[in-house]
Amino acid sequence: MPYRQTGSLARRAAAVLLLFALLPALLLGLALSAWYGRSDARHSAAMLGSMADGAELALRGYLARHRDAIATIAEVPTLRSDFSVATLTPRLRLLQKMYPGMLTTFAAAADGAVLVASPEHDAAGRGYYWQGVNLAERDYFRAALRNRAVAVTGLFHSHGYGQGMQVGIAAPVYDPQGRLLGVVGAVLDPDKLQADLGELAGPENALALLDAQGRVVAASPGLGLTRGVPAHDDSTLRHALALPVDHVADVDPGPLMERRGLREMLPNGWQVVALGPRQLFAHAWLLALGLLGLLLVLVSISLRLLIRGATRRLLAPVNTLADALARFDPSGSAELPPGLRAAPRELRPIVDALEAHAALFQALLAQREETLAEREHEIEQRTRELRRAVDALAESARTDALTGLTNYRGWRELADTLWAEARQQHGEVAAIACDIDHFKAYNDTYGHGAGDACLRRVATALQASLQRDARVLARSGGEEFIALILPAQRRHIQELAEAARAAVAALAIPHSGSTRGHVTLSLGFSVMLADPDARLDVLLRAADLALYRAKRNGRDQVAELSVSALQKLRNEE
Ligand SMILES: Nc1nc2c(ncn2[C@@H]2O[C@H](COP(=O)(O)OP(=O)(O)OP(=O)(O)O)[C@@H](O)[C@H]2O)c(=O)[nH]1
Repeated sequence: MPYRQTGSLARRAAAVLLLFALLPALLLGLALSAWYGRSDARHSAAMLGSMADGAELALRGYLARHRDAIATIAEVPTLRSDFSVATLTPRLRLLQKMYPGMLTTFAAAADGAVLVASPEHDAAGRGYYWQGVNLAERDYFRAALRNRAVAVTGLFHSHGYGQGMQVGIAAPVYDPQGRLLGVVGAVLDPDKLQADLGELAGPENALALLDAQGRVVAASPGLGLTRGVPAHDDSTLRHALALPVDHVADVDPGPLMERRGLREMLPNGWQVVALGPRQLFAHAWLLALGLLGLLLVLVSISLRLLIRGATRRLLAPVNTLADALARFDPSGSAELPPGLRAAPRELRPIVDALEAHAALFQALLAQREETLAEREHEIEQRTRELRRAVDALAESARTDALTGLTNYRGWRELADTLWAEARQQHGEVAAIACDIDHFKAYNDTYGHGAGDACLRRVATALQASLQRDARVLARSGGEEFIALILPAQRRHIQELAEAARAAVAALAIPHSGSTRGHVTLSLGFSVMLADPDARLDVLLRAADLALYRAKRNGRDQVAELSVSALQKLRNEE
C-alpha cells in the first residue's frame, strides 16, 4: 500500500493560513467599517447642510424678489401722492405680469378695505372676488402696519384665490407727509418654492420648509405632505423638529424610514428640515460581515484545495521515501532504491542518513555473518573433535587399557555380529579360551607391576600367533583371553591353539611358582556348527570347559571339549 500522507500537514497549514487570513481580514473589516461609518457621517452632514443652505437660498431669493417688487411699488411717488384705483390698477397689473409667482396683487385702504386686486377675476373666471373685502384682520395687512415696513407673513388660508395655503407680502404706503394711505401686497404661490426644493433635494433626499408656526410651507413630494399641515402631525417631521439645530442626527427610527436629518433656523423664524437616507451602517456591517464570511468560506475552500494539492506535491518525495523504505531490505543490499537518488535537496540529509545506516547495517551484517561462519567452523571442528573423543571413548570402552586388546565388552559385540554372519552361512565357529597359569603366584612373587608387564607380553604373543585366523581376540578378564575364529576347521584350531601355547612358553618369562620355571598358558577350545539352534554362549561355555580341562590336566597344554560333550552341553542348555 503506497504512502499517501497529506492530511495532518494540510490541516495544520490550512489552519495557520486561515488564522493569518482571518485576523487581518477581520481587522481590515473593522477598520473599513469604522472609516466607512465616519466618512458616511461626514458625507451626510455635508449633504444635508448644503441642501438646507440651498433651501434657505431658494427661500431668500423667492421672497426677496417679491418683497422688493412690493417695496418698489410702495415707494413709487405717484402712488404715494395718488393712492387711487386708477393709479394702482396698472401698477398691480404690471407686477402681476412680471412676477408670475404672485397669485394676486392687491391694494387696500388704511382701514383695510380692498381698493383693487389683480387679476380682476379669479382662475375660475369669477370676477372681483376682492370687491368689498376688508383686510384689516389679515396677517399681512396687520404685519405691514405694525412693522411700518414690508412684511412677509407666514402661511395663511386664502379665500381670495383658490383654497390652498399661501404666503402674503404687504408694504404700507405713506403720503409725502407721512400719513398712512394703505397697503399694497401680493399673495404668493408656494408651488414654485416647492418645485425648487424638489430639485434641490433630488430623488432620495427630502426638504421641508416650515413657517414660524411650524406649518409646512413647501416639502419635497417624497414626504407626501400637504402645505399648511402642522409639522408635528407628521411623524418624520416631528422627530426632525426635536433635533438640535445645526446637528445631523438620525430621525425616524422605524425600520423602513431610516434617515438622517438636519434642522436649521432661518433668519425670518422659519425652519428648514433636510432629510437624507441614512446610510445603513448596521446593514453595511451585516453586509460586510456576510461578504467577509463568504470570502472566508471561499478562501477556506480554496486554501484547503490549494494546500491539499500543494502538500500532496510537497509530500510526494516523502511518500516516495516512505514507499522506498517500506520496500527497502537492508539485509539484501545497502544500495537505496534509485528513486531516492533524485530526492529533493531538503530530503537529502534523510537519504544520506539512511544510506549511512544501511551501509553500517551491511557492515554489521557482514561482520555478524563472518563471526557466524567462524562460530560454525569452530562448532564443526569441536563436533569433529567431540565425535573423535566419543569414538575414542567408545573405542576405549571396548579396549583393554593394559594390553591394547579388545576388552570383553567390545569382543562380545563383535562376536555377536560374527556369530550372526556364521549362522547365515551355516559355517563352523571356534572359540579358544586362554588363561595364564599360576598367575596369582606370579603376582605374589614378582609384584603387580611385573604381572602387568607379563600380561602385556602374553597378549602380544597371542596376538602374533592368532592374528592370521582369529577374527577377534580379547582380554576377557584378569589373566584370561578369548579368541573367536571363523570359518574354523577343528584340526587347524588345534594347531593354532598349540602354536599360541608354544608362543607364550617361548617368551620364557621366568616364573618360580611354576613347575616349568617360566610362565605358561593353558588353552581350551571348541568348534561348533552355527546352525539355527546354535548359541554363542554355548560355544563359549564349551571353550571354558575345555580350558578347565586343560588346567585340570596339568596346565601348559591345549584341551578340546569333545563333540559328544559339546552335544550334551547343547542339550543341557
Ligand atoms: N598383575 C596383575 N594381576 C592380575 C590382573 N588381573 C588378575 N590378576 C591376578 O591374577 C591372579 C589369578 O589367580 P587365580 O585365579 O587364583 O589363578 P592362578 O593363580 O593363575 O591359578 P590357575 O589359574 O589355577 O593356574 C590373581 O591373583 C589376580 O590378582 C592384572 O591385571 N594384573
